[in-house]
Amino acid sequence: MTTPSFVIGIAGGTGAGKTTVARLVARSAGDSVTRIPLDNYYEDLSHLPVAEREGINYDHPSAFEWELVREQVSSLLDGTPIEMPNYDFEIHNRTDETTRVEPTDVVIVEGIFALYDDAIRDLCDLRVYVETDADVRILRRIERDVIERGRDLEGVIDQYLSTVKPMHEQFVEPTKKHADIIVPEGANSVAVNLLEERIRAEVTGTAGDWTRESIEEALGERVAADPDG
Ligand SMILES: Nc1ncnc2c1ncn2[C@@H]1O[C@H](COP(=O)(O)OP(=O)(O)O)[C@@H](O)[C@H]1O
Ligand SMILES: O=c1ccn([C@@H]2O[C@H](COP(=O)(O)O)[C@@H](O)[C@H]2O)c(=O)[nH]1
Repeated sequence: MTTPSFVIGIAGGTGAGKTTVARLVARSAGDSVTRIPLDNYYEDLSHLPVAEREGINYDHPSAFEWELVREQVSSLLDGTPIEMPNYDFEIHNRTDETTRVEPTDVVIVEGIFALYDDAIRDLCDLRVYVETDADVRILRRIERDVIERGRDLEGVIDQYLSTVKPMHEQFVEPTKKHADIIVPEGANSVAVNLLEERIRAEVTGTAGDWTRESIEEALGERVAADPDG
């Protein structure tokens, strides 16, 4: 394993296709990639009854335990395994189990706020924002929440209008400006192939960042010096 790992942050609104993109790009690299879903890092709400947990705003940044996210992603980058929390959407809480995650060459941090926190964003080498129209996202979410997350149609619509939509506009969408790459629609084969290619280059050690020298070599001409460098 190479240390430090190559970290990819994949953000975007609910239903945009973040998990799908992360799973597709991770699939091709097998054991070299670890996926860290930020959903696992919602604050532990065991002290609240289920009825109260249903009323929480899960689309505000304060719903997440950021200290733990920072600590665990940093541990992986230091080469130390972590015990990642598991989350159960049906009961709006963490489960009692954790998953042991070993450090790998590539770490994918994925979630609505993957590009929100300054410290996590700084740890990312590649920042991706998955952008899908709001009407498509809500249709996908209705289907998923009803089939997989034990919700009813009325509840999904109420939650969407009261918190999901306004929080998306206030906190999630503005993080798009931090992205290196914007992926339209979610499972977009061109974008997924490019990300796979980049991961392969990282894992095989053939990736490289542009330097002034390599730009000059590629263009065959002198380029201006970086005022910061
Ligand atoms: N390009 C696409 N076309 C159609 N459906 C898609 C596409 N990308 C993702 N999906 C579907 O959209 C739904 C939500 O995707 P998911 O990855 O869970 O979103 P997110 O993690 O952003 O909430 C899933 O059912 C997934 O299969
Ligand atoms: O207990 C919970 C925790 C989260 N949510 C909703 O999940 C989405 C984020 O997950 P995606 O996979 O990106 O859609 C977020 O919009 C929360 O509203 C929940 O309903 N209950």
